Amino acid sequence: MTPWNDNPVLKVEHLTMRFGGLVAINDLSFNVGRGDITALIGPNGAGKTTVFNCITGFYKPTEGRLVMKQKKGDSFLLERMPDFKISARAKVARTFQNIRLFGGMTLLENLMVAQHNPLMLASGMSVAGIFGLAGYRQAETEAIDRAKYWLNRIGLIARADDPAADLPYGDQRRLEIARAMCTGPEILCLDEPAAGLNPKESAELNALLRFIRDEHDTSVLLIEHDMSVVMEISDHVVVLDYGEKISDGTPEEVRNDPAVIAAYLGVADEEVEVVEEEVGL
Ligand SMILES: Nc1ncnc2c1ncn2[C@@H]1O[C@H](COP(=O)(O)OP(=O)(O)OP(=O)(O)O)[C@@H](O)[C@H]1O
Repeated sequence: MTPWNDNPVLKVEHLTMRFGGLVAINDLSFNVGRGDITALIGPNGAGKTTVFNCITGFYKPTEGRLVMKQKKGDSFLLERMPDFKISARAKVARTFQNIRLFGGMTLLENLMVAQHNPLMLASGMSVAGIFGLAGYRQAETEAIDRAKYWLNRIGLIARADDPAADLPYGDQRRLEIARAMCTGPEILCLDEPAAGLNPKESAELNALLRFIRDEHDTSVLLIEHDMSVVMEISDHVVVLDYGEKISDGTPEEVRNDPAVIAAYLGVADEEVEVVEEEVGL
C-alpha cells in the first residue's frame, strides 16, 4: 500500500548534498505521489530546506537525481536545470519560510507579477504589448482573470487593490500560495506554510491546500513543523533526521514509528519507552 510509488510526479533518487565537510543530505530517496499532499518532516537541521533548495535549483546536488514527470508525460532532470527553467518549464513552484510578497504592491499586482513570463512572451518582448495587439490583450485578460480567480478562492477579492503589506499574517501566507498557483505549477513546494498561524488561519490553510490538491490536480510537497497540520492533510509523510530518511509512510504509520518518536525526543530508539513514560506520553 504505497500508492506514491505507482506514478510519482517526482522521484528523489540517492540525493546527497555536502557543504564542505558537512553532509546535509545523505543518499536520500523518496517519491512524491501524483496528486498527493506529501509532508517532509524532521527535527531542526534535519535537511528539509536543503532538499527543497535542491528540488527548486537553489543548490546543485553533490550527487543524485531528481526526476520530475509531468501529467502529459514530459520528464525533466531537475538537477541539470537552472532554477528559472525549473519553475517555467518543469512547473515547480515554491514559497519560503519567510513571507516574500511585494509589500508595497497591491494584491492583484502581486498575482500579475507571478505571470510575468507568459505575458512577456505574448508581448513579443514588449512590441505587441506597446501597440496593444490582440494576442497580448488576450493574454493580459487571461492573467487578470486567473489572478481574480485565486483572490476569490482565498477570500480576498474585496482587497484586490490594497497593498499586500496591509494584510494580516495568515492572509499574506495564503496570498503567497495563490501567487505560486498563478504560475500553473504541477508541484507546489511550501516551506512551513503554517508557521505563526493561529488555529483559524491554520484551518483556512488546510482547506486551501486540499482544494489545490483536489480541484487543481496539483501535487503538494510541504515542510511543516505543525504536526496537527501534517497529520490532518497529508497523504504521505517522509521523515528526515541528520540528512537521512528514517521513516516513510502514511501519517498513521509514521506517527507510530519508534524511530520517529526517538528522533523527535532526541533519544536512542531503545530508550523511547522509558522517556515516553517519564514525560507522560
Ligand atoms: N548553504 C549552506 N552552507 C553550509 N551549511 C548549510 C547550508 N545550508 C544548510 N546547511 C546545513 O545543512 C544542515 C541542514 O539544514 P536545513 O536548513 O536543510 O535543515 P532543516 O531541516 O530545514 O532545518 P529547520 O527545520 O531548522 O529549518 C544544517 O546543519 C545546516 O546548518
